[in-house]
Amino acid sequence: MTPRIAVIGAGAWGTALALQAARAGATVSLWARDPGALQPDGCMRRLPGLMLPHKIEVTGTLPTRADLVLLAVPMQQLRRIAGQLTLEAPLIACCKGVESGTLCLPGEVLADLHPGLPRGMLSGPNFAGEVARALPAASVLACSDAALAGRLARMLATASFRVYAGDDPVGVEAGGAAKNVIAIAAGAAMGSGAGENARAALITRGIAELGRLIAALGGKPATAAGLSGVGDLVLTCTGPGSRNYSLGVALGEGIVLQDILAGRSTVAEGVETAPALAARAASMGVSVPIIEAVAALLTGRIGLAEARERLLARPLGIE
Ligand SMILES: NC(=O)c1ccc[n+]([C@@H]2O[C@H](COP(=O)([O-])OP(=O)(O)OC[C@H]3O[C@@H](n4cnc5c(N)ncnc54)[C@H](O)[C@@H]3O)[C@@H](O)[C@H]2O)c1
Ligand SMILES: O=P(O)(O)OC[C@H](O)CO
Repeated sequence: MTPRIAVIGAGAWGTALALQAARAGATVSLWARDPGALQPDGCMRRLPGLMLPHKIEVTGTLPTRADLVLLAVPMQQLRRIAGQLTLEAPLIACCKGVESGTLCLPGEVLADLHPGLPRGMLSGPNFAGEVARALPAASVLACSDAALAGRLARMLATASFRVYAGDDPVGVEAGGAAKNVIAIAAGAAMGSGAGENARAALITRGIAELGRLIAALGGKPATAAGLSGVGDLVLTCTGPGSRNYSLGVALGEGIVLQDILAGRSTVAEGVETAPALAARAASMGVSVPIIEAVAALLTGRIGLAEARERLLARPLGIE
């Protein structure tokens, strides 16, 4: 039977996932908060130039039936929007971040709201525009039930979009959150002229921070080496198309955060996630100096020079 996939959130990623799900043969609905998201030319506002096939239903009504729900809303909106769902289906978070205030990862938000429903996370090195255009890409869909992850991954996969199944959702969620923060650091290094060596060091030590976070959260540290860890860190810390990296570059060039944000309508998850992830790490006694430095920089507690100084002055350890 043809699976029904409901995508919640019609930003760039929700739109790309709807296109991908349709390509994989599913019946697809795409929930948009704003009816103007579907433009008169048949393209979605966040992915101009890509016509949505008619078989994707764009709707302002949340789904009541589906075989799989993909939640592609901004992290800080996940609780409010997922809380309105009444259907019974596996809920897969596709947003990358940590909730401010509660310090919850996406799966923890979903567990609070819908404790009886299967849940998981889809994440990987995936720029929406490339996935939407069916350029080759890979991602991981992780659930604590590996067999379920495999079934859901097959619903979404095509020859151009390889969806691996994973059994470490918390490790995948931590990777999605951390890479956005490390990408801001990498961008700031490049924007301030610190150079390629500095960026490579930040990526590598960022992976070390992610491994410690995953272990403390009860996940599998090896997940840090996978698509949702190294894969997404490399993409986001080097791809000029990354919102988080480019925000870091602008900070490195001396532009004030408020001015950067005022010129954007898209979400850079690292901005709100950095302080939340730093606080979550502190609550578990995990050392995450790069994430802490980015949080302190974004919240105005230190400037760029002090952030750099702090990281370079740390005691030399054993790798
Ligand atoms: N864009 C990508 O390449 C990409 C890839 C993988 C994962 N993601 C993740 O997907 C999530 C969504 O990002 P995106 O790029 O699709 O977003 P986007 O920047 O394209 O658009 C933001 C979306 O958020 C919605 N929105 C804004 N304020 C809202 C509110 N108050 N309530 C409800 N909805 C609101 C907007 O309507 C829009 O649909 C993020 O967590 C992001 O990290 C994005
Ligand atoms: O543009 P960014 O920084 O939000 O990154 C988009 C995706 O998460 C890359 O995998």
